Amino acid sequence: MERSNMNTVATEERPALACRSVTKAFGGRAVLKGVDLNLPQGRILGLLGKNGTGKSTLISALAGLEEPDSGTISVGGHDPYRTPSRVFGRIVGLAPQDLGIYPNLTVRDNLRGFGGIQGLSMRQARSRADELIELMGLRPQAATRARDLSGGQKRRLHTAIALVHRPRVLFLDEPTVGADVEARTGILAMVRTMAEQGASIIYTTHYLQEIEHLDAALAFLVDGRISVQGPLDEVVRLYAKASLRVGFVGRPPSHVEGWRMVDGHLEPDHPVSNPEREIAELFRRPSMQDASVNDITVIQPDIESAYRTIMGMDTDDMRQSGTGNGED
Ligand SMILES: Nc1ncnc2c1ncn2[C@@H]1O[C@H](COP(=O)(O)OP(=O)(O)OP(=O)(O)O)[C@@H](O)[C@H]1O
Repeated sequence: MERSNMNTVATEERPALACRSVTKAFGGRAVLKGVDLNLPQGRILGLLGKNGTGKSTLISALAGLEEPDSGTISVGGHDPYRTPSRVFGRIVGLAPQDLGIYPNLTVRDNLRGFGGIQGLSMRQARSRADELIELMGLRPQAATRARDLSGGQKRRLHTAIALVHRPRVLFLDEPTVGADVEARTGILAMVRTMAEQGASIIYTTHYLQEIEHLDAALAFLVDGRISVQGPLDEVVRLYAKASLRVGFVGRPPSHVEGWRMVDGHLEPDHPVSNPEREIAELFRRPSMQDASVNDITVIQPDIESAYRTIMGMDTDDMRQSGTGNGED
């Protein structure tokens, strides 16, 4: 797949979700400027973008909550704004960023209650609640009131509620924010299971490692449009760059042409295709003769590097935003 046609995921399947030329402005400020997106059935799509680029706005538009100003949306073959909400609500599941749980009900009763709201019989709701409690690792908390759960446990319950009715299309907006390692592992396992069972999932996150874990396809929202969409390995192949960091004992060399100092480390100021050759050439420089090297790090061409390229960020921007290392 070449860069020119990266904007569509190649698939022969009928997409579970498709939108074309979706626009949305708030108070005259355009947030979505013509979004095109395809989500094949049974696939996970990681929707990535900087803070405030409109990922949640797009999810709200796709999930039928906030009608776009223009454009077309089809979810499970339905237009969200021309389909009775009772029908559309059965097709989609949504876990927005803000928690939506009943604080006075137990974990089990939250799940049973939402199951009932979504049209499950009492028996189905009981059995589905038990299944999700197991899947999310919430068995010890099954009889705990939601308000007494930890933040990560609340997040797990909130996510489980979105899938109680086994929706065909699932929107998960930063489901692992505030989740500890155990909660995060539970949520990711559950997302994979849902996809294996045929659900199509749009998943937003600022933790890029999660996208690798989910083996999700990627869509990058940049300046109101999807700038790149494609499978993870293709995105990495086309956009990721290797790099190097060289640390010193004592004073680093004052100037090395083609390299720059970042946080006391020397980094190439250009894309690196062959790290070993770059290092060999660096050590031949006269300015390196008096320097004492402490460590050399080869930065692999990975999703973080691809993100940096697509977002037009350099290493310094990346450190400031915290994106990519899961620390934001
Ligand atoms: N109802 C609204 N009224 C006015 N402005 C809004 C509304 N909803 C969103 N916005 C604005 O639209 C822009 C995009 O917000 P959105 O929450 O969609 O971004 P995001 O990509 O999900 O951000 P983050 O990664 O921080 O969650 C922001 O500038 C936000 O302030």
